Amino acid sequence: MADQTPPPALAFLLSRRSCPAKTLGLPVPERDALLQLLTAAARCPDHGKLEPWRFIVLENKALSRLGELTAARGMSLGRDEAEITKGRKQFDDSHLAVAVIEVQKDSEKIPPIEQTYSAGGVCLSLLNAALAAGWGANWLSGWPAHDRGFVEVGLGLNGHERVAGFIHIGTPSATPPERPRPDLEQITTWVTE
Ligand SMILES: Cc1cc2nc3c(=O)[nH]c(=O)nc-3n(C[C@H](O)[C@H](O)[C@H](O)COP(=O)(O)O)c2cc1C
Repeated sequence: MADQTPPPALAFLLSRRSCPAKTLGLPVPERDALLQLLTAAARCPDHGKLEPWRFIVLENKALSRLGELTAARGMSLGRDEAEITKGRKQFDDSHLAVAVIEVQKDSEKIPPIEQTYSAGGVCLSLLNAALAAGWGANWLSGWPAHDRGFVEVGLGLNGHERVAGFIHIGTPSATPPERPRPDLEQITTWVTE
């Protein structure tokens, strides 16, 4: 029988898993190491080479500021205490996060949805690059990611930009639990003719 052992890159993809953000602590990657992860993330399928994304690296003080802003925005929006606490927790707990920003570009050829897909691809590539490098990482959004007041004041986004994801990166304090994975029989159709 042929050797079924997957090559290392495929073995990684077959076993990769996120680490809950609350388990991510210090150390976090230094700038050079993070730049390499961002380089890997930006090597992403992108129809028309529009580069419809950019990165905002959030270090400690910025994360604290965003935690405070989440509380202020939550209160002005009339959100309850539990929602505010949950919304700010990702910033309060984190030591390093990258906001992946979808930047919609004008194009006659490439539909906006394809630019959105590409931004999602960048998020997964960054997550996987961090995991492959031995860090723990988690892709989060939460209500602040979708609140225009928060993203415009807190991250300086323009009208044609939105948050595709906050990728938190750090050293995991615990092995992440496995979670059920899709049943391939249920989601795969083989078309033979
Ligand atoms: C766009 C997007 C946003 C997410 N936002 C959150 C979130 O705000 N809170 C949360 O607990 N999980 C969120 N998740 C799920 C986490 O990333 C979760 O840890 C992940 O699905 C685990 O998958 P993995 O182990 O295959 O990497 C989000 C996932 C995606 C794709």
